[in-house]
Amino acid sequence: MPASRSRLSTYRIPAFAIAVAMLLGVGVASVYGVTTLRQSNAWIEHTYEVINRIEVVERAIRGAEASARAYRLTSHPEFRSQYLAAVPEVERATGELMMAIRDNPGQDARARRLREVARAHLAELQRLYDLQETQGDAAARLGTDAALTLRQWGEIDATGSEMRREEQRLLEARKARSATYADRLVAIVVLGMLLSVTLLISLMVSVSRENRRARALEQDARGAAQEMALSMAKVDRLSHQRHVLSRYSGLLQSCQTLEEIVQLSIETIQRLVPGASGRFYLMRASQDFQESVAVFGDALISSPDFLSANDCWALRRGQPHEIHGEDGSLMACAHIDAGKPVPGTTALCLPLSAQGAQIGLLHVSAATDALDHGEAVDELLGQLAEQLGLAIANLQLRETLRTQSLRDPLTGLFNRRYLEENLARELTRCERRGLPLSVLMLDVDHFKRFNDTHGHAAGDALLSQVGRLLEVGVRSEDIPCRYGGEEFTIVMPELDAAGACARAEQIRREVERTTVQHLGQTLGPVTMSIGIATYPADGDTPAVLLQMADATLYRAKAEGRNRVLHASHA
Ligand SMILES: Nc1nc2c(ncn2[C@@H]2O[C@H](COP(=O)(O)OP(=O)(O)OP(=O)(O)O)[C@@H](O)[C@H]2O)c(=O)[nH]1
Repeated sequence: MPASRSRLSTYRIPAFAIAVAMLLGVGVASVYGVTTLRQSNAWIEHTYEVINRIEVVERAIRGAEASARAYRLTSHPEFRSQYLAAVPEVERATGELMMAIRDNPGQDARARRLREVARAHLAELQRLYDLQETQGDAAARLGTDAALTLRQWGEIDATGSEMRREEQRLLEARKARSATYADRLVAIVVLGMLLSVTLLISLMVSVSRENRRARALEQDARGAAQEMALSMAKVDRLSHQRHVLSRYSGLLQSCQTLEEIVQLSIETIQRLVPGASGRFYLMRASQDFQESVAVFGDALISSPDFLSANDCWALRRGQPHEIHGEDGSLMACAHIDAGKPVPGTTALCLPLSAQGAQIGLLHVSAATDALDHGEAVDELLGQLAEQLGLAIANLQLRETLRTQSLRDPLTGLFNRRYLEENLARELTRCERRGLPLSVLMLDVDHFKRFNDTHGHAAGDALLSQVGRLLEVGVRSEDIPCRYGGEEFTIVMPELDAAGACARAEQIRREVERTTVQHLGQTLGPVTMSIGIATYPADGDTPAVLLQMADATLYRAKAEGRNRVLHASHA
């Protein structure tokens, strides 16, 4: 394409110059032809004029002859006057004829001969006139030399005819030349016009083609620029989305709670998909259904608080499931509204999993345009769901480990470390609010004997049973712990000595009634001794309170076991 364009461009200016030159040539040729034609016509007119003048000369000679003869015959003075007037007319007509043909030597010679013959004839007429004037009419008639007159007339006729023939020949030749000039002129004008018009039309066609091509190229260039701008915008959008996701990954590492994780995920989803709404579901411990833990956005498509794996294609298949409004309801999940999504909206379910185990579901719905905003949005949401699943799994693992580090594995109660951390905090809180706090130390009586009698495993079963009993026997704000061995502690915030004693007595009685099932045998019951110390009367630090409660426990043991004693009571 560029090669043919440049070739045309190269020839266009010379072709235009040729067309203009041809038009100029046609103009010049026309002017020249018209001038030549005019000259030729002038010569033709000249020839007619010469012929006319020959006839004028002949008429003048005949006029003089006729008037002279009439005068000789009639002697009428009128004929005499006519004769006298006709004589100089012959000389004048002959002179004008000679002027007219002076450029043609042949005709000039003939005219001179005509003039001589005419003069000679006039001299003869003058001789007869003079004779008539001097000697009378009869003498003049007798003096007429008929032979001479006939000869002179013959010569005049012959010369005149010769001159007319010559002029006729010249006339024919000039007419022929004039016709040739006219034909050539027409040929030059027609040919020149045809060629130059053809060239100009070719040039116009070529220029208009060039213009069309230029317009098409311009349109292509505009299209390419638009495409470039669009792809730049897409790249910008993609890079922004990648940035949002990478920021999400970074912040996710620092999230400490599920609430933080969910909040961060909601913000990120709404940045990636403007106007998105949806829900976060987590698998319940029972593993049989998903429970909604957070909702975000103005729901385009609602989804229930609980759903089973069968309600969702994504959960069933273990991979993302996207439904466009245009897809119809065939592939729509059972947990979303019937008849949704409608055209123009899209629903996306993303399973949350970690190490191959399903831990939840992310359900997002949005306008289809927003989800198609950059072709990688659903892919980015998929990556977000992967990271979200891992983060939740990590959090759950951390929580399990933390719980394990704070709980005693045998009884399920808090351990001594947890007790020490929380007793100080609860004490400070009660101190600040001017409320009491009681600490109970509990110990199974003669546990060594039980161990020795039934075996260590049976002892473990008993401790586990006592742990469960303590767990259900206290308020939710109390902190039951295994202090070590067969010894337990319960921190009871906001409970005074009397309240603590009543609660301890309840526990003691409960233990007393408790038996243990072990290897098909019913063991027990056992008894328990309990020592109590209460803030502020028995101490104002965790260590003192624990020490006081422990000392009171030993006092209870010493006093016979299976009893409750308070440090402040004697
Ligand atoms: N089975 C079992 N036994 C434990 C555990 N921790 C401590 N023991 C035993 O508990 C017994 C505690 O005995 P002692 O401290 O002498 O007290 P006791 O036999 O309960 O007697 P009194 O407290 O005076 O009534 C020891 O035999 C320990 O081995 C445990 O986790 N499991």
